[in-house]
Amino acid sequence: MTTLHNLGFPRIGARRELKFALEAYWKGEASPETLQSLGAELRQRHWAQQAGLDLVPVGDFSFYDQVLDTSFMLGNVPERARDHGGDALDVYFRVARGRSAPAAEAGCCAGGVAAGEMTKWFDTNYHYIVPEFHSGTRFVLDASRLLAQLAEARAQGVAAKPVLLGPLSYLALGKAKDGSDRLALLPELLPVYAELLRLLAAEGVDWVQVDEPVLATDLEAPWHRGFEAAYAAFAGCGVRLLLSCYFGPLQNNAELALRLPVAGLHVDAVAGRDEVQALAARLPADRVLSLGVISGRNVWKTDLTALLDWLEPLAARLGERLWLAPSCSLLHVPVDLSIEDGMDAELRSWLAFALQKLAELRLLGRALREGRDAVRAELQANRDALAARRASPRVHRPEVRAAVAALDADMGRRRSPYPLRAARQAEWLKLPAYPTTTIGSFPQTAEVRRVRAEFKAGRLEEGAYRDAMRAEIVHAVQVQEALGLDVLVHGEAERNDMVEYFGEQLDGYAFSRFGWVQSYGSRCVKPPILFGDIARPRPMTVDWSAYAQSLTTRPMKGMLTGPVTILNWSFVRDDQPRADTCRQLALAMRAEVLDLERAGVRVIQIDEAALREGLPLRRSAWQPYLDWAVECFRITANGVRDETQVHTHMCYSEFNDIIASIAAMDADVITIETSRSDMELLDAFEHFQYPNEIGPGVYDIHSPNIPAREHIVALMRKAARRIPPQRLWVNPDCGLKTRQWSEVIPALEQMVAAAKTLREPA
Ligand SMILES: Nc1nc2c(c(=O)[nH]1)N[C@@H](CNc1ccc(C(=O)N[C@@H](CCC(=O)N[C@@H](CCC(=O)N[C@@H](CCC(=O)O)C(=O)O)C(=O)O)C(=O)O)cc1)CN2
Ligand code: MET
Ligand SMILES: [Zn+2]
Repeated sequence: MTTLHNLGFPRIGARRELKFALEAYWKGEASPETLQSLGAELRQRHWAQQAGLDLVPVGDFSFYDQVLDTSFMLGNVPERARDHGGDALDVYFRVARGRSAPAAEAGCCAGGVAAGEMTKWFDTNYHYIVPEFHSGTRFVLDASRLLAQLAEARAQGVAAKPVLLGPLSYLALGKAKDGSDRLALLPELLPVYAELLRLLAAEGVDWVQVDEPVLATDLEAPWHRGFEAAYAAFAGCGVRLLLSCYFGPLQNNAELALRLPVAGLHVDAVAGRDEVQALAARLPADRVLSLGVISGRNVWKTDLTALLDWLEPLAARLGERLWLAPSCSLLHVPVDLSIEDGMDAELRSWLAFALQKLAELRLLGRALREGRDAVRAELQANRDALAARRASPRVHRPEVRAAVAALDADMGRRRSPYPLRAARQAEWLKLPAYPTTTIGSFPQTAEVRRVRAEFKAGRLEEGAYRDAMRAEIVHAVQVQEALGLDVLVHGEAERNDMVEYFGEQLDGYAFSRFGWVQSYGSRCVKPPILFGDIARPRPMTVDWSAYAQSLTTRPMKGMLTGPVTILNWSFVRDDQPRADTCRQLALAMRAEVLDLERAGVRVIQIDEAALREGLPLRRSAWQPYLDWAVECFRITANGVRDETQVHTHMCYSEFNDIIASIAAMDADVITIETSRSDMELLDAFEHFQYPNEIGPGVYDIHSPNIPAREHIVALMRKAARRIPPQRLWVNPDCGLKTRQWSEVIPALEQMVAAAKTLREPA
């Protein structure tokens, strides 16, 4: 009989209960007990919602991040966070979020505790706290959290399967701050993992899920040897290990995975469908093969009949050794479709969120155990929904397909090369050396969000909403003029999110009310759902930007999100290649760019925050992706006149490997995140002799600390040794929407003062 299980469940709560509890706790409005009991309540509810599965994950719940939890479990807590008193929860959040210095010490780190670095989890929009290592790192087991949750689950009668992040992925995801080799720590780490596994065995645990998603990435030989050593060391620990890989196929790591002495192997049978037959054929006879057949990365209903056609022979071959699960943890999809009251019934019938995906899994299980007839009606309903989706006129627009087919390379080319454009732009922009600007958003205050919530609930008229947002724009312009910034932004107050905002206005998109997905800590996104051919019925940003420009004689940047970022941060259709979907988005955004230009907005920023982030996990897939991604950006941006200045922004800044593609975008100005790396990230631009203008971020917007003018000056002088100063801009690392005005104003004062210093003759 096929075993059904789940790899992980979203913890934020269907109504974002965890988000609100965390934020109340951080503000001092809720006690630690209140937070803990909400955590217990969510775990209990989520386990109940997974009833009917043969094994249910335990240990996947986290108050902030599962990688950070692993660091605490292994006793790998940064020195700087330890000796400040407070209870365990305080120490935990201190590493997660940092602690700001008292005001008197602002500008340096004394008294404050820097937050752990955050980076994206593989190719998702989830961010984890990077484990910190140095050559002397030692590990000490603290399994208390996991054991407590295990006891909780058992008290509830849950068939618990503890979930761990495996030792190789843990090391690979971390950083050695002293430049030492983190893999050299494996001998230190293994005894601690072995001790943990023995402890779980003593608790009577049978199966343990050990996640090793790095198996979906390119691994050098030493890492392969590390895997061999680790899993050999675990062989006698008394529990059965399910080695779990997801987010992609195993490819050249398949041999390794098949060789390791574990009891079972979970693979991503959505992204890695093609290799499953070969794996099944070569799987040692005593191993379980868990197939992740329901996508944990999108929101579409699974084609259950087609899946059964494929699974039945595998089930006949593998018998009890076949397990079924979602492809990866359900952390990356929203919780419950059934609470979506605003969505039209047709569209809803095409979708499945976490709970609905688990229902699909149970259905597959029944079909395999009892035969398809036992679930005939359900399978028919599933086929009907999919057929309706395929045939729906809402999905197909011939004129959009024709426009994409008619794309030609000229559409992606500026009229003149950069030096000529730069001269034309300088003529009217009349900017000083080291021009200052910001990345786009200003604080999304509770008041701004409240007003939008009122408007969306229908309690506020459109006119009143527009006036309130215009008042925010007036405020943003006044603040920027008073600060003396050179190129202004309107502040993005009217946007709930840089991607969802566009999704709401484009045809071919649907959006949910409660479809929240955790991005980091308590911060969530509600990715819009791209289901059909994309068209732009009307301008989306022109009124706001034109209004903002009318308030000032200084240049105002129009602010758009680029097609690649819109694609990467949406749930997108699975019935055509991503590149084709991206080209449709590019055409829609190009029309917006040209409308902005016609409305007199002559500096236009097109954010591509997720272009670098969206790189495929395997290097061999990079170039094809970069080729169409750059093509799409160029289609969007490059139809403008020479005089119009195009900016782009990217927050992830390791550009060494992809600098040629970045240059090929041909934006006049690119702003990037560099402050935390001390400008070292500019090396790529220097060595490549990047030809256009660059704004290297001069302060970290994730920290509440106010940067000191001298520090900014020093950073920019460093930058000027790498990039000709006449091509440098001065700006923060990223947008300021998560900060408060009381932090933004003094920080920008320092930045503008620094630019003035830089302009003085040396
Ligand atoms: N899509 C996306 N991905 C990204 C980023 C990004 O900006 N967008 N930035 C990077 C870091 N990730 C981030 C992700 C989320 C947030 C963030 O600030 N999220 C907000 C929600 C933003 C939002 O959609 N707000 C809506 C809805 C706000 C809301 O919760 N409203 C309440 C009611 C209003 C109230 O009284 O507060 C409700 O609906 O219940 C709005 O402003 O309209 C949050 O979790 O708090 C920031 C960074 C990488 N990935
Ligand atoms: N223009 C956007 C902002 O300032 C860019 C953000 S990149 C995540 O918020
Ligand atoms: Zn950014």
